[in-house]
Amino acid sequence: NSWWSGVQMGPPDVILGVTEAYKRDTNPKKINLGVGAYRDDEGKPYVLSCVRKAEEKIRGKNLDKEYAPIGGTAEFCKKSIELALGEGSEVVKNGLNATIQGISGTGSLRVGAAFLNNFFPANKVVYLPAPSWGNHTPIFKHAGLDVKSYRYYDPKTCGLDFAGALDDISKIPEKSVILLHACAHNPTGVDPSQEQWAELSNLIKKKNLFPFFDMAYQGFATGSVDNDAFAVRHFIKDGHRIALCQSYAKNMGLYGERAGAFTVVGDSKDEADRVMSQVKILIRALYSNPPINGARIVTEILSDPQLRADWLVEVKGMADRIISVRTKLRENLKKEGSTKNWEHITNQIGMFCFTGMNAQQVEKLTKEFSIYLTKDGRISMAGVTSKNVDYLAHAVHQATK
Ligand SMILES: Cc1ncc(COP(=O)(O)O)c(CN[C@](O)(C(=O)O)[C@@H](O)C(=O)O)c1O
Repeated sequence: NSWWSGVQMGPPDVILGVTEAYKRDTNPKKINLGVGAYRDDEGKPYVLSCVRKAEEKIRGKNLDKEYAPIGGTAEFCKKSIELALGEGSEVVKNGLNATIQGISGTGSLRVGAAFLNNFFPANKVVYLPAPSWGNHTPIFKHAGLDVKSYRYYDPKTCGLDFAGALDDISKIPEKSVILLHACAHNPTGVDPSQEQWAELSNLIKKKNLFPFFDMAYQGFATGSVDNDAFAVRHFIKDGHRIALCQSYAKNMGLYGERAGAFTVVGDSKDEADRVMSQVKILIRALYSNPPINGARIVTEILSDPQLRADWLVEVKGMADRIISVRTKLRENLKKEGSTKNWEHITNQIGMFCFTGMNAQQVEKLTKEFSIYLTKDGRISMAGVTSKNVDYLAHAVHQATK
């Protein structure tokens, strides 16, 4: 028999597989609310104008195609960590950050997971919020780590189960890893308030847990890159030595360019340098060095004051459109005569709305209305436009009344 006769057919990805099903549907009224990718009010993918301008500038430089350094260019890494921690950050000034360019958010998480698996000195278990991004579990497990969870989402309120989170976190064995979504929690859209983040910081410090931040939506949640970085910056201020993953997929619309970053904050510059040396050894054996194109666009935008200003306006524009369709969806559900409480649609933040619909209701939306979303009832609000929001509200009402 053949080498691979033992290979089973694997299931389609729960998130990216939704888009495949959507593409096969011929219904002109179909709507894709699956993958967390921004669309404009015409439902079209959106390339930021600051990205196009950056590309023009780069083209004019006639740059070569040489390998980037294993950890990406120093400029890209510096601009990325400064975006996260803010200009004039003490961590950056004192050289405490070991920052590398990762292959977008996923690649940064995977490098981080590999580093933890090889070097984390204590309990190699990563505690994820319940629920978390579907890909978090395989990323950490494939890297050899164990994965557990802490209560986070309350299905009764479609909001934060803060008491449950505190209770579970206080029971996590000390010196374990806790994964935190910095902003725009995926899939729930439920974020702690700034006061709740402060309480989480105290508890995590008391329990001596290692905070591993995933910040894939900086600027995309509230529209402000500074507000969205509150949790990360507060934990740093409280003295936590964190790990941080960043992505430019959403906030710069660089999905397919695969630009992101992974940072470990060390206790000293010497520690950061030793960490950096080991992370680079891991990368060299994983993919050797990162893709240069997306990183050049990011560096251009974050280094040119005009392009940076343009970007901040555009990322706020994307966040604002999402916030406006949240309101429209709630209003249309009311107009449809729904008597359910849909407050969470506008209380939640970022790319996703956790509707509270169950698998049967999701099935009905897809089968009868050609509306595509993940089975957990998560909808990517970016797929909602002023043109399809009434059709969506009608369908949701029919499925939930
Ligand atoms: C919390 C979180 N972290 C990291 C990533 C990785 O993103 P990238 O590797 O492209 O930088 C995503 C993207 N998650 C999705 O938006 C989503 O949940 O639909 C989608 O892009 C995905 O890959 O699943 C995310 O939601």
